[in-house]
Amino acid sequence: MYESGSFVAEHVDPVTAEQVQPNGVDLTVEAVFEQREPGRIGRDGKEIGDRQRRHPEAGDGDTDTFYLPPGGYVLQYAETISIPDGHVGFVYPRSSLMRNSCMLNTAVWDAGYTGKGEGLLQVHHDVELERGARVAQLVLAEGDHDDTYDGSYQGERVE
Ligand SMILES: O=c1ccn([C@H]2C[C@H](O)[C@@H](COP(=O)(O)OP(=O)(O)OP(=O)(O)O)O2)c(=O)[nH]1
Repeated sequence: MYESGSFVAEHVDPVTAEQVQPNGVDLTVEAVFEQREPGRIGRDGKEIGDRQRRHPEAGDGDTDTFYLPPGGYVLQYAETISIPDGHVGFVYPRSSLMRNSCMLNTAVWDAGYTGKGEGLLQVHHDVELERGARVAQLVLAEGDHDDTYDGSYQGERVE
C-alpha cells in the first residue's frame, strides 16, 4: 500500500503545505551539476566522476533561475528525506516537468536512508528551473526489507 501525502510529509524536512500532495510530497531543486569526468561502476565498488556546479543564469539579472539547454544534469533536492522502517521510497518527476519535455530518472530509496538525495534530470528541450521550485514527488510504499540502509550515501548533505 502507498501512504498518504500527509504521512510522507512527516519524513521530509523542511516541508510546506504547498508541497503536500494527495499521494506524496513534492521535492524542490537546490542545485544543478554537470558531470565532467567519467565515473566507474566496478565489481567491487564505484566512483562518482567530478561534476561542475551550474550557476543560475537567466541572462536578465535573475540569479535564481537555471537556464538548461538539452542534456543530462545531476539535480540535488533541497529536502532531507528519511525513509521509515517498513517502507520503500520512489521519486517521480512532477508532471509539469515531463510536460515540458524533461524527465527525472531515479533509483530506489531504501528503508533507513536519511539524506538529501539526487536525481538525473534529462532535458529534451531548453527549460528554466527556478531554485526552490517543485520538480519531483516522493511517494512511500509499505514494504518488507532485510536490514536497513547502511551505504555510502547515508546522511549525505545533512548538516
Ligand atoms: O533517485 C534516487 C534514489 C535513491 N537515492 C538515495 C536513497 C538510497 O537509499 C541511496 C542509495 O541508493 P543505492 O542503494 O541505489 O546506492 P548504491 O549505488 O547501491 O550505493 P551504496 O551501496 O553505497 O548505497 O541513494 C537518491 O538520492 N536518488
